Amino acid sequence: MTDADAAPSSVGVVVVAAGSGSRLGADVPKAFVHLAGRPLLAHALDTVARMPGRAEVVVVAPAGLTDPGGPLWSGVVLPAGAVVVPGGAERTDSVAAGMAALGQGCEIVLVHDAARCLMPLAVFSRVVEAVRAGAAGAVPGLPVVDTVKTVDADGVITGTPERSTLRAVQTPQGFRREVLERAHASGLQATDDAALVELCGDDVVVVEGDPLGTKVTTADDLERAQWLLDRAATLGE
Ligand SMILES: Nc1ccn([C@@H]2O[C@H](COP(=O)(O)OP(=O)(O)OP(=O)(O)O)[C@@H](O)[C@H]2O)c(=O)n1
Ligand SMILES: C[C@](O)(CO)[C@H](O)COP(=O)(O)O
Repeated sequence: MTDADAAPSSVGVVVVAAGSGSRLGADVPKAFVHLAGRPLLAHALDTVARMPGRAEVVVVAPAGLTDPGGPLWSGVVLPAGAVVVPGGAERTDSVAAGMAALGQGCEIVLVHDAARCLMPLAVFSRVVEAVRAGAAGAVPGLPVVDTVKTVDADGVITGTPERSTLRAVQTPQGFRREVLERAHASGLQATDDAALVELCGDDVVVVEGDPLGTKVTTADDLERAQWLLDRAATLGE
């Protein structure tokens, strides 16, 4: 029997929702901006609640907005047993706060952006399966369609990475718990958790992502998310 055949390890999900959303520029923190009449966070949690075998959920909210009975939370259905904790100044701080609130029974940790509110359940499953199969970490990713350049401080191009080696990565990002804890103990900051794990020398694999998991960052993204939701409803997805 291999490790992957053993009893499924329990999964904890940290949903980070503590960002201000400065690039969106709404009058409430981004996770509480409405899409189809409900906060982005509500859509993200709907999917998390449908995960088979899920053990625990921690929602990381802006400090001062951690009361699920508060007015901005209207429309959010917390998965059974979920807890809400305050986030930090940077995304990395918010992930660390969420991870600290997970019970010791969680052997696999998924970190998901509330801002990727339409990410399909199948992608969550793919990430969990890759970690259960032995990966230290697994992240969803999509091939890059543009040619990408690196530039110096003056905007002069310094290189053109081979496009076939590039992936645009999304969330949920999943890790063996000890791997993610070690990465965060480094005290480094990064725009995603995989980067911290990579810096610690652990291998992270990329599994197939989904265009529906696009991140709501700007007002245009919010319009695109509405369009994607409408199209999914039309197609009966
Ligand atoms: N201090 C922070 C910063 C970000 N996030 C979360 O991390 C995810 C991805 O971050 P991003 O899209 O950059 O959100 P914001 O930081 O809110 O956006 P901006 O950079 O435009 O202010 C979001 O779900 C956001 O709520 C968080 O929990 N805590
Ligand atoms: C974690 C992430 O969504 C993966 O693509 C992304 O790195 C978040 O970046 P942001 O600058 O905090 O939006």
